[in-house]
Amino acid sequence: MTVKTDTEAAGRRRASGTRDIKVRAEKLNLWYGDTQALFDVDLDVYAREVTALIGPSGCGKSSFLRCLNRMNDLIPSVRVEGRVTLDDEDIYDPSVDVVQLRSHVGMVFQKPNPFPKSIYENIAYAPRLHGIVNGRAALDELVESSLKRAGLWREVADRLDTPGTELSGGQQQRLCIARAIAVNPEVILMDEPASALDPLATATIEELIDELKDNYTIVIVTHNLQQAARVAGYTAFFHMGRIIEFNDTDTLFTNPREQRTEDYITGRYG
Ligand SMILES: Nc1ncnc2c1ncn2[C@@H]1O[C@H](COP(=O)(O)OP(=O)(O)OP(=O)(O)O)[C@@H](O)[C@H]1O
Repeated sequence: MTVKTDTEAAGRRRASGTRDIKVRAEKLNLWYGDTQALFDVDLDVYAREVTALIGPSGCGKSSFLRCLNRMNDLIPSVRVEGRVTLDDEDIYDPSVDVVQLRSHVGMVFQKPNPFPKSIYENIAYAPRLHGIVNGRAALDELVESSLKRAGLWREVADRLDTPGTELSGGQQQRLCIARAIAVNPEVILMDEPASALDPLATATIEELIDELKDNYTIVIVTHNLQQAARVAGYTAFFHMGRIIEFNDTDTLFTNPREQRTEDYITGRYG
């Protein structure tokens, strides 16, 4: 798929104000076999912002996130209806190259999942596969810049040949973020990226997310409401497969429109 440039996208500002919409979901419905998990979900994800998806367990946050780079295609029983656009292009159009799409919309998972290869190879593998760089010097540079952007370079510069799996959990997660960054995505999806980490490693990941938002559009699923409040400019509250409320994070947390949102953020259920 050809992904349009930011300048083109800027021409398509919507009624929501002056924000550019990077990803838009419209009337998205999803079934696992006969069981419907998402119901008419509409969401605008703004460019170069962090959008948090919150809600009680099983409400469909991860299912929704996986629709944004067609990861659900890998689950045979899944059926998706509705539209998801990236810069106004329908990512479910039959002409879309899904591998290409996933290089534009990268993903970081709950459990750090480095390849059982060296730190260097974890970063270099996909850019080499996609032909993003040619030659060892360019690849070295890309590995270094990706690790720098993920805040890991100083910790690993002298041991790029050691296995990624030997790093600490927090370092492994930053390695996975560096790996996602290396193919130059525009959007990064994060599914509870810090939930397996200790508070210090979590704080490092949150600082990193804050830095990354200057260059990337980030959608993050989190159970941690404080984390959503700390990192996200916008938050969507999901309940039973629907978006109940979407707003800027401050408003959603301090002045929710819906009783169900208030009940959730004040800990009455979830
Ligand atoms: N691979 C799958 N096959 C069948 N049903 C699934 C699958 N993945 C999720 N579901 C179901 O879809 C619904 C939404 O699940 P999902 O994981 O998207 O929710 P979630 O809000 O991310 O939950 P959690 O916060 O616990 O991770 C749940 O009822 C779940 O059981």
